[in-house]
Amino acid sequence: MNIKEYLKVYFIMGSNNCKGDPRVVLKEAIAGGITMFQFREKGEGALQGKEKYQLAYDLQQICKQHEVPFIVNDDVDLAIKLGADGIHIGQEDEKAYIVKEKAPHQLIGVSVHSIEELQQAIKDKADYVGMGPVFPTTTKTDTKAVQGTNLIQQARQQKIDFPIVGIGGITAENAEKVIQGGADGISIITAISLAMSPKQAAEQLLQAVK
Ligand SMILES: Cc1ncc(COP(=O)(O)OP(=O)(O)O)c(N)n1
Ligand SMILES: Cc1ncsc1CCOP(=O)(O)O
Ligand SMILES: [Mg+2]
Repeated sequence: MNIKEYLKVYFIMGSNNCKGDPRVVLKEAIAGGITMFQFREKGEGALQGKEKYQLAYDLQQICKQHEVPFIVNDDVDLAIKLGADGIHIGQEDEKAYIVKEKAPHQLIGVSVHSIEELQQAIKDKADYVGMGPVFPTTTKTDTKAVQGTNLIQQARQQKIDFPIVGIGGITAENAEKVIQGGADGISIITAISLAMSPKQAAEQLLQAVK
């Protein structure tokens, strides 16, 4: 499968994004059709050390069993130690070209908030970019301003045919707008992790982007 296909319904989760066992939530989300998964263990109550490693390992095994790519957020050492399929980094994290040198065979995702940052990510040999927040979100408190689909549209108007995933406040109701704006897929945390049925939520999101 090509990267744009993997980006379709890109689920992100850490232990503090769900009420129950994240392993159960991930299995349900996979049953609902998510196309890629990011382990993002940060914020209040985030696991550290051995506990963080064990959870990452368990979630990676679940992904492997179902052939869903497993991406690690921020923690380049953990991604390399686990042999993850990829690493996602932001503008405040390690530079993309350095991560690419350290992990040449892993997918590199970069968060961007302008056309300049997008062009830099492309130069740095990133494999995809995350753009957002598209809609208001309470899941991440230190985000840049909400931008709607403006930046995604701008990139496409400039004929930049690079894999883009939208992130921030995305639900089954507004997902279609993100795709219509030009994104290849959607990244979601709470619309799946806190859903009564993560399976059903993933199914609805997949339907919305098809
Ligand atoms: C797919 C995707 N897009 C954007 C982000 C945000 O990354 P970043 O800006 O580094 O913020 P944190 O997630 O690290 O808090 C992401 N994680 N995934
Ligand atoms: C990690 C991240 N980066 C930009 S917004 C966001 C949080 C997305 O979470 P949700 O899908 O619950 O709004
Ligand atoms: Mg980051």
